[in-house]
Amino acid sequence: MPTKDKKYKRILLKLSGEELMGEEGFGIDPKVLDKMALEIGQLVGIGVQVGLVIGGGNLFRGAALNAAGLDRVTGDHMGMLATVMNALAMRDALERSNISSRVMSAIPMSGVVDHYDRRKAIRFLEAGEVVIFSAGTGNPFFTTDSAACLRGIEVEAELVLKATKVDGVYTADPMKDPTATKYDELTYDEALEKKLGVMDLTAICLCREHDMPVRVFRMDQAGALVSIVRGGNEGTLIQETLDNDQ
Ligand SMILES: Nc1ncnc2c1ncn2[C@@H]1O[C@H](COP(=O)(O)OP(=O)(O)O)[C@@H](O)[C@H]1O
Ligand SMILES: O=c1ccn([C@@H]2O[C@H](COP(=O)(O)OP(=O)(O)O)[C@@H](O)[C@H]2O)c(=O)[nH]1
Repeated sequence: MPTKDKKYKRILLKLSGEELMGEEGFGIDPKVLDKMALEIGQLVGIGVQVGLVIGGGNLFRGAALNAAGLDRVTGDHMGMLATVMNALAMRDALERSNISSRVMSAIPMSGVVDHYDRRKAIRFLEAGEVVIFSAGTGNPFFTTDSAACLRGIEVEAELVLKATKVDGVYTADPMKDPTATKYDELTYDEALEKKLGVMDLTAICLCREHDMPVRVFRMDQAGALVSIVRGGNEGTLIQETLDNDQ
């Protein structure tokens, strides 16, 4: 497999559940899945090992269910199960594109998907299979952003890529504040101090602790993923020190 043409050999890509909805208000749009499978396939094609975490926000979120009257832990369990459904749909799309993939779940689900096992996950990645880590961390009160950072650190990915609706981290939520400006790069401390809402703070703390860089970018720009693994600077990079400080 070619290795010279890329900066990263192993990445952890986090897709928000809402991305899978496409134009719909709920559920999964197979056209979006196929598009994502194509982008992921391009990475695999240049020899990048890809771990994937998909959110569940297109189906259920614990906090929203709680606000509607359900018990919070029950709601979080439903949210985690939603991520397994999204993972199954993504595996299906990857397989239709002839990309080998595995789904692992933090919650044992014998006969449906493999139980998460770090050593096995690394072996699958090394064999060029896309590994989809589902059911978040397996614990309530966490998010799939934290799950993505956790799995990224565990499997020794070199970068966590957070694909989202906005094209990076801004001084304020750009959906609400039109005067917000985008950062090209940011330290973990700045993201935490300024409480920049694009990623949950638990996830950023974890990355700071383990020096795991995170790049936030917009997925619907064709070719963005390949560009990033080749060293492109799409979106915003969050890391320990700013490159221009060094
Ligand atoms: N400082 C910020 N910079 C960029 N986006 C922000 C910021 N604060 C809040 N956001 C919001 O965070 C959202 C991205 O979060 P994401 O995790 O993808 O969505 P979700 O919360 O649906 O999972 C963006 O749609 C954006 O509106
Ligand atoms: O480790 C985890 C990960 C997720 N969740 C639940 O699963 C839902 C879906 O995940 P998330 O909101 O992160 O999805 P996204 O916003 O990325 O689509 C969350 O709201 C939580 O209720 C959880 O309880 N523990």
